[in-house]
Amino acid sequence: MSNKSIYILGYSGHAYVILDSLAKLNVEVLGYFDFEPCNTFDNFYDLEYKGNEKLVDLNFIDDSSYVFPSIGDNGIREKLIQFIEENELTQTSIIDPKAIVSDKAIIESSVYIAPGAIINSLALIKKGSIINSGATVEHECVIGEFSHIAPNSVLTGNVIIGKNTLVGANATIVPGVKVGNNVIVGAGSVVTKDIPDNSKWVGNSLRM
Ligand SMILES: CC(=O)SCCNC(=O)CCNC(=O)[C@H](O)C(C)(C)COP(=O)(O)OP(=O)(O)OC[C@H]1O[C@@H](n2cnc3c(N)ncnc32)[C@H](O)[C@@H]1OP(=O)(O)O
Repeated sequence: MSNKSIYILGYSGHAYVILDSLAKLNVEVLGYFDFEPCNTFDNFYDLEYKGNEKLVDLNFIDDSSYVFPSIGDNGIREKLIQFIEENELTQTSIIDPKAIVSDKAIIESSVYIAPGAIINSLALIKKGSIINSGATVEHECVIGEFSHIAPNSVLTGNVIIGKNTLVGANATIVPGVKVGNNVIVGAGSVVTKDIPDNSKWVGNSLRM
């Protein structure tokens, strides 16, 4: 991202991690939108409350500022990005300086890539996804829109993840597996077979 200023939508745990990245990137944060202002003692980053984005006039936001969805929940993040698009606000992706991203990877808009994440060659990270701390997305993987690859999970080569899917922390997915839309892969799971849409997969299938 260029050094524009930014507003964030949502101000809780996931936002705090993003705000650390923005500080390292020297991006000025002009304020946050949320249902209501946080308590003073919870305003850890001393941000100005700009209101509930659905209720305030957003005309004061011009092209010189980005608006970023800072919510970990996939469904809510999708709705926020729809809102950003409907209001023709300017999107960006945020890549923490401690992430490693191949020049040959494609990172779409409103994606967050956290510290320690690795995105290797020819990976495609679609709109609104999160690649969280220390996660590895190997060569030629595709991450669907509004999905979340949680901390330390490992997607080996050519894995395909659908839309609105959560790959839990420390999960491993073996090469070439396809995970559907609206799937939850439990933390620590090992996935060796394709997973259909709208399902939950937990644990691993150990056998000799
Ligand atoms: C920075 C961040 O914090 S990013 C956050 C990223 N989030 C994650 O990684 C969380 C991923 N979520 C999980 O792994 C959750 O445990 C879920 C979604 C799989 C839980 O699903 P639920 O349907 O609510 O399952 P529930 O908690 O009722 O457990 C059902 C059973 O599965 C077991 N189970 C739950 N999760 C797991 C898991 N990851 N691995 C193995 N077993 C599990 C439970 O122990 C329980 O077993 P039991 O019936 O023998 O008692």
